[in-house]
Amino acid sequence: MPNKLKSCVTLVRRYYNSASDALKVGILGVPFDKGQAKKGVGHGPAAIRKAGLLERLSDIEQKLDIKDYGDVNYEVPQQLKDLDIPNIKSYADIASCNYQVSKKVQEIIESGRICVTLGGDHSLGLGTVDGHIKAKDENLCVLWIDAHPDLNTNKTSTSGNAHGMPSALLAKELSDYWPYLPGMDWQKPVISLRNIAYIGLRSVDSYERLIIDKLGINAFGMEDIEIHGINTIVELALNRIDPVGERSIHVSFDIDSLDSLEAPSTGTSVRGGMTLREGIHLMELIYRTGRLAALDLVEVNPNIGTEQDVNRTTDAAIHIIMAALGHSRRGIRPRNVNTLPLQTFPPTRQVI
Ligand SMILES: NC(=[NH2+])NCCC[C@H](N)C(=O)O
Ligand SMILES: [Mn+2]
Ligand SMILES: [Mn+2]
Repeated sequence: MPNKLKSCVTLVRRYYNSASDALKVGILGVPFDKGQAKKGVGHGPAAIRKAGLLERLSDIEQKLDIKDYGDVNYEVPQQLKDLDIPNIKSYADIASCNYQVSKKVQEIIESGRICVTLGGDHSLGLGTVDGHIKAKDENLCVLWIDAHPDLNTNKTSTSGNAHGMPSALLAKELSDYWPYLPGMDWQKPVISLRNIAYIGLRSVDSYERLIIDKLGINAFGMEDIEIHGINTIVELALNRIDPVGERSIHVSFDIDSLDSLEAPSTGTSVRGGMTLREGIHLMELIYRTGRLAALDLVEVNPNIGTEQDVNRTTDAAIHIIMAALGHSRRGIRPRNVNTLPLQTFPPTRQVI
């Protein structure tokens, strides 16, 4: 069945089931900040919740059955303490936290819920994608929405920050470029870069560019969005990573994919990014596939900028999540009513 037809069938099915069958969602917070140097990104989940995420989700027309799994916590096991891997800062924390994230995400997806993970810095993408891979037997594809491809290894990174490395840790094609990583045996780099597409790129390090070009990775930068428009780019990306339209979809959304004006409170913001409109449209398209299984919303840092900046950023994050879960900008008719309400009191306006 062609992609478009499949999506229609899913939507029609969802519509007729809607009374009994709400869309099942699990919310998971990962207050993790050790994949980069700036304090505050660990408060991202609390800030997004405080901005009213659950209330605003309960308001959308797509019926949702939401379960909040709270925040992930972790301990660094004794044998990993004092362990140093060259040029990966806080390695033991990265390995230990992501192990817990992966287990939780796997559990949430296996229970039939769309897993919405609130970050935290983007190093957690290692755990969320790994959990998804395990839940779906590798039959998934990933959209990495970001100003950065996060494709550095510890040999190519100029910062040593693990939030610039998760996609390289996940990629099958790059497994030979990593040293043995103790404490990461749970993680298998099994996803092929063929099944990942990047959208929104505009800050790509030189070795990341080399990998993208050498391996022919699906990397759509701001220039491509400028030329073709976001609608075409999302369709192109999905056709590349999920040509038959049957895979489970993972969206890893770094808030810095949006322009600094839309999402100022983030650690590595780059000007010239996507508008919130483009971000919302992208997520609406993903919702319509009916195959979204996991969404990460990462890198919101409420310690950066003014109160107004923080509010704008958390609000943008909530808009993205709402669009992913079926909120429509078209407006909805009142439920079970097909006519306008009748006048039931005397008109106050005098007709002369
Ligand atoms: N998830 C992010 N915001 N990543 C930014 C990475 C920046 C830079 N490429 C680095 O490796 O350090
Ligand atoms: Mn980024
Ligand atoms: Mn990122």
